[in-house]
Amino acid sequence: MGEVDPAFIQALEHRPKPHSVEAQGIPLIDLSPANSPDPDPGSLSALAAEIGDACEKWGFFQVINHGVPLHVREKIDLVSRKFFALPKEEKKKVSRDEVNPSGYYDTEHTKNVRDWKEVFDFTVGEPMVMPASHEPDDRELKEVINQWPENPSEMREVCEEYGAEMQKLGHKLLELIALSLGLARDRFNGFFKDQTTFIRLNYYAPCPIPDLALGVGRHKDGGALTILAQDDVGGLEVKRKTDGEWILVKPTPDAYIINVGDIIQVWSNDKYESVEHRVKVNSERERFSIPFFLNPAHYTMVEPLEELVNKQNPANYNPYNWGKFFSTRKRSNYKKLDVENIQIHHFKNY
Ligand SMILES: O=C(O)CCC(=O)C(=O)O
Ligand SMILES: [Fe+2]
Repeated sequence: MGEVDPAFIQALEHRPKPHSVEAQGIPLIDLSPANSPDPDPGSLSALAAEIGDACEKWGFFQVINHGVPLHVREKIDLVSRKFFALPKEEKKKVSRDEVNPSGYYDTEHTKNVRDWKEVFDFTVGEPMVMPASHEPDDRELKEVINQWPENPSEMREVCEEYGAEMQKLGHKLLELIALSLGLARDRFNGFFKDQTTFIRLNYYAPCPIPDLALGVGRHKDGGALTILAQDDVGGLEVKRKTDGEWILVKPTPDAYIINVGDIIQVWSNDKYESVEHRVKVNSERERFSIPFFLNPAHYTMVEPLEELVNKQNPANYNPYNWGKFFSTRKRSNYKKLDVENIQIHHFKNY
């Protein structure tokens, strides 16, 4: 098996099972009614209800007929394969660091255990503005500029084109989620004017110890909403709400996997929950995935929406600043901190 850094080894209770349970029931939703420029209100509200049901029961669903051209996805998939095939020294020329969170990185930790993966991060709105540090009293901001490698030379153009498509799909989904919560269709739009959205190219190399390590350890996505493209290898597992069983999300050609992030959980006052997920690796095949993390402006104070709370159903959370939450999460990627990473339950008011 050779020498493997012990930092990759998961605690006994978090190790993957060799045979995952295949997803029965993660809803597959046809988005066609939302694609027309003048959608029929009846079919739109039926679609919103279907999405609301998936958000409540699973926190995860897949979409087809989403309107993202296949060639845009194929191009970014190819560019990602080309980039990660480069020698490490080449990739490290665009390394991410504590000052610039955009670029290449190969030592991410989730819950203090190292992930078996390499990543390349880029922001969608540029420059992205976020706090300069996680320190609560430090008001300084920084502008994040993307780093693009010389090779593949088309990487910037291809990634930006994909980002624009994700942006359209993300806002379509936010509108449907707003409708499903009985809110105005554009209720969430204002939060994303100066968004901190970013895209990650994930590369999971074949792993000699797939039963001891994970591509990404169990976690919840901290932002509003995630749109994930996965290839045909499979490995993403979702913790089923009904019984806590880890369920494999079966790859579906040209579908995107959508999951509710922590912010929607708070906005909806726990009606929709951000669900834990993780990534298994295998010893034979490399795997690629591309999550788009739709995040609001750094100055957003995240709290349950006033329309969704009342005397009978009071707010479950105290407001928190998204920028500081985001910076704290980013920081823990670099240091193996001995304390638990920041979580929304730290802001629960009971
Ligand atoms: O690779 C995947 O399937 C999921 C990755 C993921 O959950 C993440 O990057 O947050
Ligand atoms: Fe995730």
